[in-house]
Amino acid sequence: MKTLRTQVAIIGAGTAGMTGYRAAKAGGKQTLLIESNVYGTTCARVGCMPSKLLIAAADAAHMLHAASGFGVHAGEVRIDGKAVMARVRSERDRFVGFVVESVAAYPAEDKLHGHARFLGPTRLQVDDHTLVEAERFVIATGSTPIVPDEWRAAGPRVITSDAVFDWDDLPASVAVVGTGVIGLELGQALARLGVRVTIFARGGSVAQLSDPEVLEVARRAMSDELDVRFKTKVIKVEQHGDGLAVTSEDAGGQQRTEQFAYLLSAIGRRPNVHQLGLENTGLQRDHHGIPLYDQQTMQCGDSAIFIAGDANDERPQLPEAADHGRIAGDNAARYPEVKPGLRRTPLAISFTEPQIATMGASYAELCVSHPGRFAVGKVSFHNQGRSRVMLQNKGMLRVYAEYQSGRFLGAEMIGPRAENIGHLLAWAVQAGLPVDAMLDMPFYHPVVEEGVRTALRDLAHHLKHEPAHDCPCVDCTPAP
Ligand SMILES: Cc1cc2nc3c(=O)[nH]c(=O)nc-3n(C[C@H](O)[C@H](O)[C@H](O)COP(=O)(O)OP(=O)(O)OC[C@H]3O[C@@H](n4cnc5c(N)ncnc54)[C@H](O)[C@@H]3O)c2cc1C
Ligand SMILES: NC(=O)c1ccc[n+]([C@@H]2O[C@H](COP(=O)([O-])OP(=O)(O)OC[C@H]3O[C@@H](n4cnc5c(N)ncnc54)[C@H](O)[C@@H]3O)[C@@H](O)[C@H]2O)c1
Repeated sequence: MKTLRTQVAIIGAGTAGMTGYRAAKAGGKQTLLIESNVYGTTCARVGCMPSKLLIAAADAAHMLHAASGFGVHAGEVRIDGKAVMARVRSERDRFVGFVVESVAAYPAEDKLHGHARFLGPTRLQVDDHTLVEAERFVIATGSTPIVPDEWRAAGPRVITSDAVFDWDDLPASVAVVGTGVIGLELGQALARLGVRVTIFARGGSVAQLSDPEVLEVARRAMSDELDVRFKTKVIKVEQHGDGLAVTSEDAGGQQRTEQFAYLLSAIGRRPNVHQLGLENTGLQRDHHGIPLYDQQTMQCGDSAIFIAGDANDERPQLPEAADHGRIAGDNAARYPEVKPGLRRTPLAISFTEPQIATMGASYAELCVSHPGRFAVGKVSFHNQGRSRVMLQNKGMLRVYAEYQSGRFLGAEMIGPRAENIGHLLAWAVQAGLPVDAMLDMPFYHPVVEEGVRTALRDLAHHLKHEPAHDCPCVDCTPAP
């Protein structure tokens, strides 16, 4: 086995690892980037980009159906599954190609291929070929989709989102388990592309929402279009001919067995921290096995080990992976003189239709941090002018602000243009704007943002009428 010595070792060449590598190099340190799989990142290869490509095809199909609502009739709609998947894969490969080119430009001596595992706090073993001795480390190992063993036992038709982007045709049917972001984005896209889709939710959650009123509207919006079975557990998955027999049980104990070509497990992703030898580092870890770390510096305890991206499970999204990686790489180079990096206001967008966006503090978080001390304003998009014009008048926005200071704290929404409204409101939170100042901003006509103004006016009204109670929070019904 050969031994390599370096100042900084980065484990994982995804988004977090690549930004970490560049930051550590910019800090003047000799840096080694270790990757066990192919280059290209989860985001480009099997994440953000191919999923949005599939959704774009689904939107095109949906527009043809929706057009009849305007009196415009498209004739018979034909979906060519092979052509849909060919475009998804070829455009995806283009995005992956750009990432692979970036990595190819890194000096050969900065890259090592193989699975890294800590043997001690300053030592890694990579496969069975190399020992790496380093002064500082960045763990940027990403996450893996969860598939329960009892489902996996039913064979290769039980899949995760990774497999969807390798299809060369659309299947006849898919059972999707999970109403998180992945289950809803992919489930809706496949349904719009003519696949028979049933989405099973063991509870009542919808993507990242926590506000009970928005959740209720979201459940209705999803159920209006899709076969979503809330409060229905998948209790058995068995091989059946070429496909699967899926048995589910609803809240009333009613069982049902149905056949599907595939079962897509979308029940969450687990951070890749379990085959890393972390027990040999002396780091303190939480009950999920993730090292305790500082969210401003990404430093694990006071060690020379930093953790970034999906691996720390804080906000498993692409922009966060990039920010974490930059902070971790920069601080690995500076160690022991670490400094807080730029953390931004939380913003999460689900590319369902209607889109779902949450920004700033969530309703559930405010019930803990501001019990009885925050006001809520809202707007339904049902009668919102521009939304009705576009036939996209479904959804609700709820906005939150602090009594006394009037500071805008956050919002949750499902509705039209949520990806844009999400940015607008996240910027307002990060700028620390009070609601009055937001209402002084320009609003054009007729725009969906006028709905935001209605919600803010409602919020401003409630801010003036703080209830005369000290606690507990009267508006804090727990999210289901
Ligand atoms: C279907 C899907 C859709 C998504 N859509 C969006 C979206 O629209 N917007 C958004 O913001 N986010 C989205 N995400 C989330 C986003 O893709 C991830 O948050 C982000 O890619 C995580 O980056 P990362 O660098 O932490 O991990 P990764 O890119 O997964 O990189 C981790 C790397 O570490 C390597 N590795 C692991 N263990 C080891 C080891 N021991 N030794 C060496 N190498 C190792 C892995 O092979 C991998 O290459 C989506 C995710 C999925 C799955
Ligand atoms: N647009 C985006 O930004 C985007 C898109 C896709 C993924 N992502 C990221 O990927 C992460 C993972 O997505 P995800 O959808 O897999 O996870 P998730 O955590 O968002 O949702 C998992 C869902 O599965 C349910 N669930 C958990 N265990 C279950 C079980 N045993 N049986 C049935 N249901 C179960 C949960 O209640 C939840 O509804 C997200 O947190 C997100 O950050 C982001």
